[in-house]
Amino acid sequence: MLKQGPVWALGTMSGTSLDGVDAAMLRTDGEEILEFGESAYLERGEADRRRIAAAFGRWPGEPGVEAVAELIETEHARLLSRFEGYELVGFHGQTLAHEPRGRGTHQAGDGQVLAEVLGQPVVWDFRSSDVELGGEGAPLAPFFHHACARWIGAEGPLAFLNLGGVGNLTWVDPRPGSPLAEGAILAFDTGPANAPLNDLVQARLGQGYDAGGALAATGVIDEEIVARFLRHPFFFKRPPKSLDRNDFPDLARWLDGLDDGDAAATLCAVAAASVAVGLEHCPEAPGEILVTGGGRHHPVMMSELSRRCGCPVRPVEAVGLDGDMLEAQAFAYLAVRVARGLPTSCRATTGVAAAVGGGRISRPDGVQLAGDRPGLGRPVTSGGDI
Ligand SMILES: Nc1ncnc2c1ncn2[C@@H]1O[C@H](COP(=O)(O)OP(=O)(O)OP(=O)(O)O)[C@@H](O)[C@H]1O
Ligand SMILES: CC(=O)N[C@H]1[C@@H]2OC[C@@H](O2)[C@@H](O)[C@@H]1O[C@H](C)C(=O)O
Repeated sequence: MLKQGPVWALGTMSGTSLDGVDAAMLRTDGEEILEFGESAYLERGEADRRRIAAAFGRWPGEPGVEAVAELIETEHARLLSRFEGYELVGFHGQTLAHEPRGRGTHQAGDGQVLAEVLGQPVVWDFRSSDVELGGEGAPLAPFFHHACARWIGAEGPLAFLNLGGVGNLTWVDPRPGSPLAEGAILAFDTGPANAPLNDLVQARLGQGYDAGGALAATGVIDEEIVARFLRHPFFFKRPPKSLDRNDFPDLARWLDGLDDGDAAATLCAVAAASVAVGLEHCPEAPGEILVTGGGRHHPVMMSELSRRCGCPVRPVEAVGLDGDMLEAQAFAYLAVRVARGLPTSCRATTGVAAAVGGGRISRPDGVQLAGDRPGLGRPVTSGGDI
């Protein structure tokens, strides 16, 4: 059993932009944030990024997937071995495919393997049960964002915007008497963020991303393309809604006629405009948007957000949070919630029919099946029984 009261949990995230793995410690009782702890980052080499990217869209059992899962487990084992003093791990894994209305959701990496390597219980596969119950399976950080809003002492509604490969926004109302449920929280993926920009600079310049916004800063936005993009049915859909990394395959083609700078600037505007139209879904205008994820380092994306959103836009560092680690911290928080049997999503965050706690829990003493990888396919314990 996980002991009562606050515990230190270690959360991880390996995001869609494939740059590397984040890990961060958090002390929480599953409700409040008590303390932020150490964090670390493992940068991924180019060859490994390509191996993972080649498996995007694939499902367990399909070619290359097993090798990617092993790579993810190895990276996480290396990174997490540097930490001590935690009692539980929240392991997100690497999303390879996400079709909540179709085949489900697939995060590569087996939590049982990590539990055995680290000698601590591991909560993982956070998204599947939400999808099985009719939810989008994403985003899952919103309950943590609500806790962050309480932690910073926010007095009115505000939004957290994560600009990773894909953008996702959480609107929260942390005022006392505003319970963590519909009316106090709304979350949805906003649209593409860094992923198409990374793909563009990779294809045209052979670089991983537009560092410091240097390329986009030289360009002029093609507003016609932005307006055309916003006619995509996704933007007319009311939340909840989630996206896969490559859900807008036509966008890259539309940029063919633009020079490199103009194409990059246009993609920043596309990301920002997607957020601005998304704000229309919020129950009340947020007092400000706090930005997390790598996109907050991109000056053009940030200035386009400020220009289009009609409220202050600041990186989360402005309120004392760590934008590089917020997602890893979120999975530490969610792991404790899963272990305590608390929900990790609700109708207003993923559209799931009822508040549910996703996630499987693997213990270090888990039964091992015969086979070349331990833990595969074995039964795992669920909520509260560690
Ligand atoms: N200094 C910078 N200048 C410009 N862009 C940057 C900078 N640092 C990071 N980025 C962008 O942020 C991306 C990484 O963002 P982040 O780590 O939030 O993504 P992720 O967690 O992998 O994605 P997701 O949240 O979608 O799973 C990089 O690929 C790059 O596009
Ligand atoms: C399926 C999946 O892995 N989705 C990620 C991805 O990256 C950003 C966005 O798309 C968000 O929906 C989610 O991650 C964050 C951490 C979440 O679940 O809140």
